[in-house]
Amino acid sequence: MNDLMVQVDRQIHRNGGLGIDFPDEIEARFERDIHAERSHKLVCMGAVAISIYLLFLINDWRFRPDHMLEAIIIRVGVMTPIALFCIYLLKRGVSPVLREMLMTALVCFAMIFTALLIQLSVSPHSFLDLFALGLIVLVGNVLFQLRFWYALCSSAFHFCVMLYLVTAHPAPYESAGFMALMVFFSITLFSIISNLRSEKAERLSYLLLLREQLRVEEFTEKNEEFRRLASIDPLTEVYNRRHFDSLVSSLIGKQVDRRLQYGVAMIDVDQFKAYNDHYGHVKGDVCLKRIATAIFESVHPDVDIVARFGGEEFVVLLPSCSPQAALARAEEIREHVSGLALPHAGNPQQGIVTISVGVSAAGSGEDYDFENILNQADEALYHAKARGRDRCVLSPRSLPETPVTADA
Ligand SMILES: Nc1nc2c(ncn2[C@@H]2O[C@H](COP(=O)(O)OP(=O)(O)OP(=O)(O)O)[C@@H](O)[C@H]2O)c(=O)[nH]1
Repeated sequence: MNDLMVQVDRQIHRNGGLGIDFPDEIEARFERDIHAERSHKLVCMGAVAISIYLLFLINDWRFRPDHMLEAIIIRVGVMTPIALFCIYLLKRGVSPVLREMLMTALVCFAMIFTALLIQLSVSPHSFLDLFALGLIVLVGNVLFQLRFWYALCSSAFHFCVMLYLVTAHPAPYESAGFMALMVFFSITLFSIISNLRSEKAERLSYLLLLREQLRVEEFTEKNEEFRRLASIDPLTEVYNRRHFDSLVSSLIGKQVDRRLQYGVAMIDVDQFKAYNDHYGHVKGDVCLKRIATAIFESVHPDVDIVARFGGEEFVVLLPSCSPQAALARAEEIREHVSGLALPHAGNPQQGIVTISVGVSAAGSGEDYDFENILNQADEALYHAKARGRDRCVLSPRSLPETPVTADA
């Protein structure tokens, strides 16, 4: 289990605290993952809130006819542009902190300007609007779902404004101010509790989702590793024969240009039994590893396919290779292995480890049969051995006219 997974698990099972603070790494990931969607939601909710705020012009007309012009100026001329500017910034993209600050500022402005309207009015009905101020708190805490600390701070601010209005504005009935304050306080408290619960729920569901994602990632990585291990030969770390067969069949199956030719080089280490007998199996393994590396270094790894065919035999598939080009490439491989100059006391002729290579090539067009090409390469390998080893031989059936040999 990686570090992040441990942290996520710990966070899911932790008790105590408000449950809305994540360790830095998870918080950064959380914000990165939810930011776009949250900004979009805030844009939509901001549009809804400002529409309702404008709708309250009807209320102003009914309850505060004495200051209708000011109401229009404040609602249409001041608050609407502020809200639209916030929405514009959110749409353009701002940091998570600025996103929350903008929306918090928006509800605080709404509170200030509404309080100003109530203050300006001398209409006796205007006092009733104090009962409606709780709506602004609901917008911030419930509709916008401001992050808890922002919601708490803006609620405290709203409460102070309310307190001021109740004391500064003459109540038309005895104790009406106290009642307005009680209602406002209850709305604030309930909405802040609801705000906290929904942020907790949002964060918990994010953690559960993240845990699933991390598990899937881990599983996919392991799966990839198993697939890789199943496709390579553990000793030489080139592909094993089974994977070579499946690569060849998918490659040839996908072949678009039927005129392309494939070269095949069958490689066999010379006198390897004698090597094992002389140096032992462990050194024999090391030698095979060095040879496999040398072969791999001699090919173009992005197109050619190298595999251990079995025992001390390797095969290289050389796509887009004419017979002559395949022979030349095989010769490069052979020279690279000889160039290692690995001592081989059981090979008295050369005194070093050498390889013999059988080469064949054919187009994938008419009567194409890969098995056939392999057999031709195998036959050519047999000829290379028969002619004294440490050489490359091109199958005579790849070039019908003459068998070609690249001797050491
Ligand atoms: N150390 C080691 N030896 C292996 C491995 N696989 C096959 N061999 C040995 O490779 C040798 C192959 O010997 P032969 O098939 O007789 O061929 P050779 O001695 O190389 O002779 P030529 O091919 O005719 O040059 C055998 O002794 C096998 O035991 C392996 O994974 N590790």
